[in-house]
Amino acid sequence: MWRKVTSTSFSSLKSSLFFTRLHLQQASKHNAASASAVSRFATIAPLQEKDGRCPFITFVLGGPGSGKGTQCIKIVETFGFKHLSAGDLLRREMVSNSEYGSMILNTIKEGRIVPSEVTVKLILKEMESSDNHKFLIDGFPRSEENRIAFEKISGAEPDVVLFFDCPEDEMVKRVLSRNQGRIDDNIDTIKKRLKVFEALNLPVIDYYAKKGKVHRINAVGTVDEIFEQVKPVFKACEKAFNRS
Ligand SMILES: Nc1ncnc2c1ncn2[C@@H]1O[C@H](COP(=O)(O)OP(=O)(O)OP(=O)(O)O)[C@@H](O)[C@H]1O
Ligand SMILES: Nc1ccn([C@H]2C[C@H](O)[C@@H](COP(=O)(O)O)O2)c(=O)n1
Ligand SMILES: [Mg+2]
Repeated sequence: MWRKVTSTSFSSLKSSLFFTRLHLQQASKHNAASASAVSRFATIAPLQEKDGRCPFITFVLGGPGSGKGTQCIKIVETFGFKHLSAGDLLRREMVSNSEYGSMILNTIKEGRIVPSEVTVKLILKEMESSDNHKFLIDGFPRSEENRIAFEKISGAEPDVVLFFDCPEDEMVKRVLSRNQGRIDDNIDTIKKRLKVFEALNLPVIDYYAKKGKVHRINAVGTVDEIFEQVKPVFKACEKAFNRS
């Protein structure tokens, strides 16, 4: 159903030994929530084919400020994907008088991860209502809880996982000069987001790397130089875009 794509080598992913006891405790506490989150999704339907074509799903991962959103714009222009940024969907939900508004605001301010129940629902709603069947899901899954919830509820796995690998000092520099008025673009929240990235998101990347789905992109360089690494990943998949 969901086809595996060839991966590039993946040398710089930090090994599981990297994680401190604290990180492991955070991760295990977070995963414990996944079973109950999934059970609350009984009313959301799994993803369906569109015009006889299977959804083609790309997860776009990397630390805060690694350039995910910037590269997604270029991928959309060149390959015609629908871009769904989990962070943007949550920010939109936050300002829409939603019952989850204050919870999302506090979670983002603290650099933590919103429960999958909320995020997966927002993503699947957008996927279902889109005419497109090729999706870039940016900044998701951020945790094993996110990943498990998405796979169980949608019945789908990603075809491709892009990992923008960027040194921390570069990510901090970029986020602090982003200047888009985001409540989480300050040094205190960035430090927390970086810790959460290591503790909760690297295990997701590790999981998909073991399945051969991760394409590591060196996220240092100009936007165009980085896109030159991204292009061949999708060129190699063009046949799979329209499979039924
Ligand atoms: N290759 C690059 N070189 C220098 N600056 C960059 C590069 N790519 C993106 N930027 C800038 O860095 C900032 C962060 O980029 P972007 O918003 O794409 O990151 P992100 O991974 O989506 O971050 P977040 O997870 O916080 O949403 C932006 O101001 C963007 O213009
Ligand atoms: N799967 C996700 C994605 C995002 N969030 C929250 C927490 C993030 O720090 C914030 C901003 O996301 P970004 O725009 O940096 O991708 O949104 C989350 O809880 N779960
Ligand atoms: Mg972004």
